[in-house]
Amino acid sequence: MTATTSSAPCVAPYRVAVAGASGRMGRMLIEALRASDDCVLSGALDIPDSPAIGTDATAFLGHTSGVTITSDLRAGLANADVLIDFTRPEGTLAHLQVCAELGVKAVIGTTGFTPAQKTEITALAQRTALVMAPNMSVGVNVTLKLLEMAAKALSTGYDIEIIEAHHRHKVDAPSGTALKMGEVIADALGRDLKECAVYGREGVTGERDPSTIGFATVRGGDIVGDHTVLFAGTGERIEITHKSSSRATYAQGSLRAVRFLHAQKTGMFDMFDVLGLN
Ligand SMILES: NC(=O)C1=CN([C@@H]2O[C@H](COP(=O)(O)OP(=O)(O)OC[C@H]3O[C@@H](n4cnc5c(N)ncnc54)[C@H](OP(=O)(O)O)[C@@H]3O)[C@@H](O)[C@H]2O)C=CC1
Ligand SMILES: O=C(O)C1=N[C@H](C(=O)O)C[C@H](O)C1
Repeated sequence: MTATTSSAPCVAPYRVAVAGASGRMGRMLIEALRASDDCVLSGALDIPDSPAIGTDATAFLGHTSGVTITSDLRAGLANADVLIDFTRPEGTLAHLQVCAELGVKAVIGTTGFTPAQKTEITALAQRTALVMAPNMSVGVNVTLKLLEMAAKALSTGYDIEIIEAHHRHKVDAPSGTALKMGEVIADALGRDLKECAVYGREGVTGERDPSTIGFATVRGGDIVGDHTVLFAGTGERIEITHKSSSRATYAQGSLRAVRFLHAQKTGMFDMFDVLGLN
């Protein structure tokens, strides 16, 4: 992605604010920051009616950080170089508006954005530097590269289906990662995912159209995040699977994105940029 390089990059320790501080990813990020040598928690945000407002951000770890969880965006971002945001699309958009005003960079892990919301985020990247990816894990991003190669090599004679499974609390479907996998495969095949995606099947569907990419979603229990892409041919099938067993992998990827951002002033980046996979 194109970007400008800052004339005065921040220096470690990088000061990081966390949005959705009491959420599953928020807590994982706060734990990772506490263990980090070069990143430090500088602010913690949550929604106004969250029971966590006014409490210490590391209380859940039995520790006092001196950072109080607030719903005041300007107060929460005041001392931050970078915001890490794993919340909901409408929350992320509101946070990014203030980041752009204050010159705070952001790592965006939230999924479920509409195309219009993505356009809004791209426009905000002209005012500050952003890393956005539906999956921050190294493994998933390497898997995306494998899928690109597999799709090109299996472009005819193989039906492509993407199956994902997540915990019972997940609110968006298919997962952002599954959609990204679909985009990568569609691009590799010269197809438009908007035209060829099939989201679930029911009733008399007719025979499978070979140009489609199918999606299937499973929700249950505490599954952290499983993704399988099936290339089903005649007489054989290939399955490429990634399974997350801990959210720590998303948190560590997010801290790599924070370090990457220190040299950027504006621009829109993804985990391929962060990991040098482009
Ligand atoms: N890119 C990646 O690698 C990953 C992405 N994700 C994505 O991150 C997001 C969060 O996931 P997860 O941590 O499991 O979710 P949680 O529901 O556990 O946490 C979300 C947090 O955001 C808060 N929140 C809810 N609505 C808003 C809002 N409108 N504005 C600001 N904050 C809000 C919640 O507050 P409250 O609890 O009070 O409602 C909570 O603190 C999802 O979109 C998920 O798909 C998840 C894992 C990895
Ligand atoms: O909500 C989750 O938990 C996850 N969401 C991301 C997605 O939608 O792809 C990433 C990961 O799979 C976990």
